[in-house]
Amino acid sequence: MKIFTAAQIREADAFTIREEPVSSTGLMERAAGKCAAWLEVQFAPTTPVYIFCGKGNNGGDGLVIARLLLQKGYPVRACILQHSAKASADHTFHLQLLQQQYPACLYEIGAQGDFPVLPAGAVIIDAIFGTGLNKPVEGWMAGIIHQINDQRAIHPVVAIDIPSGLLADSSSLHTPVIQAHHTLSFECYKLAFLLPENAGFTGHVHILPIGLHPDYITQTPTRYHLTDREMIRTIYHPRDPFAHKGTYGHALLIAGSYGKMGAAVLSAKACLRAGVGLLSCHVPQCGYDIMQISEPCAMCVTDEGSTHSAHFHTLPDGATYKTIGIGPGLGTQTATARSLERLLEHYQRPMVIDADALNLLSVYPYLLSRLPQGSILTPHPKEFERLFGTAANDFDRLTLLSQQAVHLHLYILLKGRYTAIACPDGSLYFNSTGNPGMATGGSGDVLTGILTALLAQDYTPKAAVILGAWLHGYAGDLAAEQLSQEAMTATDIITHLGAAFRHVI
Ligand SMILES: NC(=O)C1=CN([C@@H]2O[C@H](COP(=O)(O)OP(=O)(O)OC[C@H]3O[C@@H](n4cnc5c(N)ncnc54)[C@H](O)[C@@H]3O)[C@@H](O)[C@H]2O)[C@@H](O)CC1
Ligand SMILES: [K+]
Repeated sequence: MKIFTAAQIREADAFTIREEPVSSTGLMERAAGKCAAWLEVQFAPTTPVYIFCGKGNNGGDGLVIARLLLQKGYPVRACILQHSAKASADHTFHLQLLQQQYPACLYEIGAQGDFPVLPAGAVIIDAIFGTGLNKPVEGWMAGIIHQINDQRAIHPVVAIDIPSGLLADSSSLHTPVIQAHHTLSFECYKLAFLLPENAGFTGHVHILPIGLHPDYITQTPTRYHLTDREMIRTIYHPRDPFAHKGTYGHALLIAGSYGKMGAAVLSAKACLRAGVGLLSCHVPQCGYDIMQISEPCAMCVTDEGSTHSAHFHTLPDGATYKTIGIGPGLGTQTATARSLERLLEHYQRPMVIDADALNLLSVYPYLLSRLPQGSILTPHPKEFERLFGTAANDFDRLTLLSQQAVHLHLYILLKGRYTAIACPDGSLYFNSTGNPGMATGGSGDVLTGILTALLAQDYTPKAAVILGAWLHGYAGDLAAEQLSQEAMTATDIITHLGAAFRHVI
């Protein structure tokens, strides 16, 4: 699914109005109609509904919702915030309709003291500002936002299109924003919904299709995308009926150290469950028995080091190993770093770099530019910060992420609720699967195994990283469904990988 900027959404509205054709008031009626239908399912007709409307088109949506709910018998109050002398044309049109049909529902707010006393059980609809917000909200309007937020413990708050105060394409940190329980947004996600700093504002996001013109949606290029099953199905390719184990690549996993062999085992198991042809694991001597006993499907190569690997540079070449996954439980010994440096002198194929291998790169940053082009880095936010520095907010971090991916010709997967995958071509994909149950030890090691397996099977790095992140999250969702987010472990993600694949096929 494409993620459009606020300016593109305005263009999509205008394109639809022109090409469908439909009047702008008609399109507003359609959008608001979807919201009213959603509200009718959620709230009984006896529920008092307080709709706070600004003077732009977001407020216009609110006025239409008011009329539609009044027609269904809901007790509705439409509170119009007089933040500007002028109202938009569509707002004015729908205000006149409401005035003609239900004049008693209208209430004007021109100062903070005008905030109404809400009856028990009332629901608050936020239709103050939408994508037309052009600066942080200030003065008495900010006060109204704070008053609504003060009510959220007792009254459900539903935001129309975007919580008021939230900017769609740039940071709203430290500015007044509505904290909604639900956001009913039109047609597609907005970038702001996908970033952790806004987690407290949107609540549950519901995307309501309003019939924006499909030509605009398909023909307009966007930088940001949200992955969905449809996209994943175009990436996945089924196995060849004449395949043998050589067809799907021989991968090498360099992982594990004394006390951290579990990371290597989890990665190996995930790699095998994700379809690799052959897997060799390079482990220190202390890990030999552990790996051989835990995972009989993997071959094992032991390092000269007893507790840490430091001699893996001598082994791998591109002819033997289709790809390398390196990092889970590896440790950050100087000798390990030296071995990584020497490995990078001759290994040229895209690799997967995670965990301690990332930590080594942050200590020896000159190694970053020596990574094979197209390699995949999988940092969590702290690892990312150690590698590339801090950012003032999540939007700046996203810019930094993308700049580094382009500059270094790498795929950088920044883990989070919506894992962000930055590509060397400048595009950025947010992963849509996964849940907080996956915030548990070993979950990242599983991802490394999956990505390594997909690279070994000749998926391009871009396909591997998008598909791998999606499968990992979806397997996690299935595990949580069966076991709960609390009880699931990284092992359960591996167990559910098979079902995740079956969902794609
Ligand atoms: N254009 C269309 O055809 C459609 C638009 N829709 C709605 O229209 C919204 C966008 O409408 P608009 O572009 O009119 O914008 P908004 O309704 O978001 O707000 C614009 C108004 O707010 C004022 N304003 C902006 N920032 C302010 C600030 N910080 N403090 C005080 N006042 C401020 C502007 O001067 C203007 O009066 C969408 O979010 C969506 O809800 C939907 O009805 C779907 C169809
Ligand atoms: K809003």
